Amino acid sequence: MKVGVLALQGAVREHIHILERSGAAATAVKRADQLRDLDGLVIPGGESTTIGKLLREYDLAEPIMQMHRDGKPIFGTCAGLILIARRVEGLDTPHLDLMDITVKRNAFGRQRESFEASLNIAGIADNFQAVFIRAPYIEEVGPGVEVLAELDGKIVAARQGTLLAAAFHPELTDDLRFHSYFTKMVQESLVTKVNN
Ligand SMILES: NC(=O)CC[C@H](N)C(=O)O
Repeated sequence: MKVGVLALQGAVREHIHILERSGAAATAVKRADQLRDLDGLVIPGGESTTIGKLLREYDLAEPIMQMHRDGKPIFGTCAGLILIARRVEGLDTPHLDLMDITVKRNAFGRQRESFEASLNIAGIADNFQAVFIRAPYIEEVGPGVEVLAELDGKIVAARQGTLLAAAFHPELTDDLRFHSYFTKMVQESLVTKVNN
């Protein structure tokens, strides 16, 4: 199982380490031709405006959308969640237009720029120590989206089929459970492919 981490900007190395500890072969990817060999992709946190601009500059948006159409799981964390969203508040055109969610950026306000909270995440953990850094949250989800976690009534993790999103940074803790959930999604997509 080979999982790529989009390495244009942001928390790349941390994702690679934790993916490897979760049983995947992980590699940093920067070019469209590297996407072809992958079974899944992580889009890390960082600055969504910068990553979005580089995505367009390097012609990566369409190949990533193709990965999704090919049934390969994609996991966006923090800025990555903003990048995969179909709707972002204040933005006319979404970046990758994949997941049926509406996202609000920097949504926890100035007092809470960065903080930790213990989350109950459906199917993953009931005590996940989550690190939030200038985090977005999900304001609205479409009918095919399963809400996995909320904090103060705000949606902070969700799944839609092969798409997974977290408003926080699971790569910054020592807890493998969120990444293991994703590598299991990748494993399941491979099994589905073999059976079809
Ligand atoms: N830690 C993060 O990824 C922050 C996301 C950032 N606030 C953005 O809008 O892109």
